[in-house]
Amino acid sequence: MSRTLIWLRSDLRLADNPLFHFSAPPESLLCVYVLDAAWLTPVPGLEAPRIGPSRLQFLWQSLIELRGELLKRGSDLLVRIDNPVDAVAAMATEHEIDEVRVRADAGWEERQSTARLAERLNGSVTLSRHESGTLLDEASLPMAIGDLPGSFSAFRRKVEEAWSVPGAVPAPVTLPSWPEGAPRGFPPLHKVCGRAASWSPDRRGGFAYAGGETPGWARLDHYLRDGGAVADYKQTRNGLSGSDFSTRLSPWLAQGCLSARQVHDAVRAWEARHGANDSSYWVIFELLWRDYFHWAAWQEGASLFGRRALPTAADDVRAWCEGRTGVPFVDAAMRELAATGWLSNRARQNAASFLLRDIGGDWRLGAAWFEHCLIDHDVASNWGNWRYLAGVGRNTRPRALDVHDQAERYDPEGAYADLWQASGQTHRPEVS
Ligand SMILES: Cc1cc2nc3c(=O)[nH]c(=O)nc-3n(C[C@H](O)[C@H](O)[C@H](O)COP(=O)(O)OP(=O)(O)OC[C@H]3O[C@@H](n4cnc5c(N)ncnc54)[C@H](O)[C@@H]3O)c2cc1C
Repeated sequence: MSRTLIWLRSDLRLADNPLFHFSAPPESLLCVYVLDAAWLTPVPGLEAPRIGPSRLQFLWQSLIELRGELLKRGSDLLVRIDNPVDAVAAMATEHEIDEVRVRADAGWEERQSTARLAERLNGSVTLSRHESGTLLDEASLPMAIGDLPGSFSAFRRKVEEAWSVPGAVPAPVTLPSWPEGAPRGFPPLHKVCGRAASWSPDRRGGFAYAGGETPGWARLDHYLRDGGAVADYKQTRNGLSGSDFSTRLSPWLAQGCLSARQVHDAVRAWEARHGANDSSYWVIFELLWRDYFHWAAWQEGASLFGRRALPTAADDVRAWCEGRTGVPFVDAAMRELAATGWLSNRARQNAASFLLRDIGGDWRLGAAWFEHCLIDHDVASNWGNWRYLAGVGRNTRPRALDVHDQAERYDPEGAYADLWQASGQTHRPEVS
């Protein structure tokens, strides 16, 4: 009897997920997600766990929704909190698995885990890695990963010259049955983390995320409906507050509830109905940034995280984390981040720039704090954007912005800074 185990990571969807597509289906299928127990313990230097309450709640919602979809198709889901390699290796042995399927993740730690699992399985079980989630896969990249251009523009030009993004694949209608006697289900969130179970975003953020494929599709449909917010994306995307100035798809893309190809197909379908414009092109352009950081993470390996252990956050870095720098535009961003788990791209760039340029803080502390807070944390996008702004690694030109100029340009009336004032005082952006 053939038995397959699917080890899910940041690919929590059934549609356009090659892990669920079989040329010859196995007789039974075990679908497993293992939350790394280490993510729940405080990171030395920062004293905050890698996964904060907003993302943990979104993750649990995504897993609950995925389990429902698996059950409808005759399968199920098992969620554990453990060391992922130990847990998957033990389940493979216990349930006499022939094949383990896993996504070919770009993150160095995920790649190391996959390699450690291969050692543990020791050839007795087939371990297959499947690419998914990005627009392009390695075979359709117009260059070898080792030759990835140092600049995004050069990458984009080459990709656009040889444009070939495959279409998304529909979800399977039915799946092989659950192995007899295998455990199923998962612990309730309040037993894992009380703060995550009771988390609710500050209403000033103007948006509430819910994990899972269905809410992800609802958001995409909303953004593309009729004329749709997408029609003006290029003009609005530098916004700071509100629900529709950008797609807000990042959490679903980061957990893999949606794939970039699904978004690409939907935008192309919108263009076929309404006509392509600069804005619809720009959404695809941003997805290409995501792909670029994904491939850069492949190339950078362990150096994505820098070379040394994190230093301890000094008082000025802690003040930055807590939105107490005294610069209203920056403090607003840091408070919004902590209170909602999400931040516009413009606010992320400014918050990061202040740490780098004004405080002279270590970029890795900033990236680690974002990793803790962000509902949409994606290892390649977060650590890659931080490296890019700090000018380390492949791009040696620091790109940190002058936040005082930025506040004048993007928050001239101080409305954003006012919105996130803890005390309700009114502040105008500071001019240096
Ligand atoms: C310091 C810093 C850290 C960041 N950390 C993350 C992260 O952990 N996860 C994450 O998804 N994005 C990250 N970004 C990129 C970007 O800020 C967010 O993707 C974006 O703000 C999410 O909002 P949206 O979905 O409305 O994006 P939109 O503007 O609507 O863009 C559509 C999609 O394109 C992708 N995208 C857009 N800009 C970027 C970019 N600069 N880099 C990579 N992908 C991009 C995202 O998947 C996004 O959902 C970071 C940016 C900075 C400056």
